[in-house]
Amino acid sequence: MLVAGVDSSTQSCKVVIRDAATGQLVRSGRAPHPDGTEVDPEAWWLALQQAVAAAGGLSDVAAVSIGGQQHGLIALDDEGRVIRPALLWNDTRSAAAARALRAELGDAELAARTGSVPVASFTSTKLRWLRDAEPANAAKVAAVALPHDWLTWRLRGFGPSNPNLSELTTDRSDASGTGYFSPTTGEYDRELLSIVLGRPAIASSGQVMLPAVLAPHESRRVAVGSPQLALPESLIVGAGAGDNAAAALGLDARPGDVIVSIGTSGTVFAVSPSPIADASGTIAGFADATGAFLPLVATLNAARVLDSIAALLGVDHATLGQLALEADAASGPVLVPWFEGERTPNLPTATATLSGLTLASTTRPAIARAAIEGMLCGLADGLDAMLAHGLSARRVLLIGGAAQNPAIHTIAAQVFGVPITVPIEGEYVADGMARQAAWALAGERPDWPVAVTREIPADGRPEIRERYAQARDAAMTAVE
Ligand SMILES: Nc1ncnc2c1ncn2[C@@H]1O[C@H](COP(=O)(O)OP(=O)(O)O)[C@@H](O)[C@H]1O
Ligand SMILES: O=C(CO)[C@@H](O)[C@H](O)COP(=O)(O)O
Repeated sequence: MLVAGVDSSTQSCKVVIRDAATGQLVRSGRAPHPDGTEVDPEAWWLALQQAVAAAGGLSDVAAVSIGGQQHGLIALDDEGRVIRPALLWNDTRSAAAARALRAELGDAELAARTGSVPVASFTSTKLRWLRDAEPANAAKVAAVALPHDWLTWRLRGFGPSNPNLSELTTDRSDASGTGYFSPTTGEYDRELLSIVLGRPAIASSGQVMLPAVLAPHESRRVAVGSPQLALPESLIVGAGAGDNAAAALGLDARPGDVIVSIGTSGTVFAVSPSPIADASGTIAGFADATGAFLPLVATLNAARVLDSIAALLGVDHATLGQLALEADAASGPVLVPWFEGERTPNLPTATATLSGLTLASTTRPAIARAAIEGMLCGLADGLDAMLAHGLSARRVLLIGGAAQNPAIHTIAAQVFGVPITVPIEGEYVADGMARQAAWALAGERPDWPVAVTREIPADGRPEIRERYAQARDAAMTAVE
């Protein structure tokens, strides 16, 4: 029996087809997404179809689950039509709306009710932005879906031609990133949603349909099957998950494992048996995809920092890494990589700074190393926050597009100061969804092995963190 996992992430859609019993990879495919922080979800639906075709189709697959980038706002009208292009997690236009919601309710109250203090990334702040900036569109909102919810709904054959909004489904991990859901109770906070929208979201007249929250591995069978995809009639479609929770499932992560994902976003997260509600806003207290919790710190600036500096130096990723390893640790300039503003710390209008330039230190190797050190230090600050909340870090598992760069491995061991484990190159978000699909099929969590390609011992260099902290604090002062 074969199962499929999908990762509809920021830059692309990835599909893996695996053996349900062994987890062996059988086929895979991918397709690009448009760039930008505001995207027509139809582009994601098209990319999913293209990635499925590239993976050989789903006609011989028994179950599928779709994971995706978190937080994106897909607003649907009562005919199941998308009202306006989706706002993605990395769109910062709702920063003022986030500040307003925090002022109205207080950070402690928001953290207690939802596990997190909302920032521009969160769906709730995007809905509040919609209320204020596009009231005519806000008035049309009949349902709100996240990217993975909406793609699951489309895969099952729903959409403008079959607009059954009550068939929208989600899971607790992605719901916990909306800002109007409690990861501890597993219930939506509709009172909070009404405050966000500025209209009753519970009265029948103002009913806003929110996706049904399925148990992590609960499944729904295909309704009619989408005309664009040849699907077996008996296809089981799993609940899906937010991408980071899916990755944790894909890695079979357990307490003591800290996962650092270096994709478009940078994330530091761990599986916790108990919830975390951080009123400082540094840690998002999400739910995971197995019934536990997923405390997480996210940065806006991750793999694209390296893309940008590699382009500046006119080199590819491999050469960027080689250059970086030619420079000594903490020997050159310091890059605070807030190119797109920053989410953690919450500085949506910040810009990047490069300091400590001297004639001797302004070399290609030093600039390359500064890019990797700065990007990783932003994530290490997040790890510090997690440890301060009692989480343990026996090891860091590195995943995401940039995780296959050997220089990242070496410098991560110096920056994080804990052993680094590099799983074999793969799509762990999609793998987690394939694992969930197998779980839905068999009724028990599969124990597929996770292969490791490299283990690097801890090699802490505190001077890297110390120099970064000075530059970061100076940059924060300049922004605030
Ligand atoms: N060897 C590498 N070194 C550094 N960055 C890389 C490497 N390979 C891919 N990337 C970068 O990783 C990013 C894609 O990672 P991915 O995890 O697929 O992103 P997302 O899931 O956010 O769409 C791109 O910015 C790409 O340029
Ligand atoms: O906002 C978050 C987590 O809170 C991001 O992790 C998004 O979920 C996007 O993930 P990638 O596309 O970078 O994988």
